[in-house]
Amino acid sequence: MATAAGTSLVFRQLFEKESSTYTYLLADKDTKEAVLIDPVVDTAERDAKLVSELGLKLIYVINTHCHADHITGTGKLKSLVPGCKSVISRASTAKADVLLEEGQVTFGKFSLEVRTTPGHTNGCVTYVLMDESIRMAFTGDTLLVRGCGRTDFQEGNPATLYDSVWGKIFTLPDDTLLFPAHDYKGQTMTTVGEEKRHNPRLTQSKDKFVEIMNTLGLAYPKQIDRAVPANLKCGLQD
Ligand SMILES: N[C@@H](CCC(=O)N[C@@H](CSS)C(=O)NCC(=O)O)C(=O)O
Ligand SMILES: [Fe+2]
Repeated sequence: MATAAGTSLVFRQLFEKESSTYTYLLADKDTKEAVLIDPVVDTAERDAKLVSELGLKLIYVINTHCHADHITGTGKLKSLVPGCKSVISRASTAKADVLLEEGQVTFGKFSLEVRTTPGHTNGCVTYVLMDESIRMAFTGDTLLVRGCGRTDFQEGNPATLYDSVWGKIFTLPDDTLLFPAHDYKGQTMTTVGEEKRHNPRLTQSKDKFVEIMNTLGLAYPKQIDRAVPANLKCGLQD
């Protein structure tokens, strides 16, 4: 989907293959104002080039949370595209130009509603775009396609994550398109209705969900020791 039918929304889903991260470019075709969600340092130049080729004006570089598996492209994009501002939640404890609580991030005639969705980390948020012809949400690592973010490091808490998903994401209309920060199986997107029916973790009771999450036994992300400290300051390393 390059452009949402019936609106002036420009939309691109971009992929960084080492960390299997999705970066999203959204823009208003009329005003040219654009935002990037969850850019990766390794693909920041690609993203800046696309913004330029499309004739867009990047105003915000936004993170869904302080990532543990890759270094964010926020700092690099700020130097590649002077004037754009970094954005993250205040609860992430990361530095940025704009620190969000609840509220909105506006580009052109579009707004992303900020919904706090802690559980994978304390500072995780989901960005919801409610346009007249399309509903979409960017869930970061809170909700993945048929999965969810792990809860065994940073300030992870499975019961909190369960409440965030059921209270802040599954309360959106069933046809809301959901876009995660990662996928490890080649899946690109899902919907609220699909995940309410088929997510193997979130369709369980809260107690069962907590048990599943506490026994996942995943290996720690390879880059965690350098990624988290760097991402607390826009991905800039010492
Ligand atoms: N192997 C990767 C890390 C994979 C991983 O842990 N992914 C996270 C999201 S990035 S913090 C996750 O929450 N996964 C949930 C799951 O069920 O897989 C690496 O070494 O970087
Ligand atoms: Fe994460």
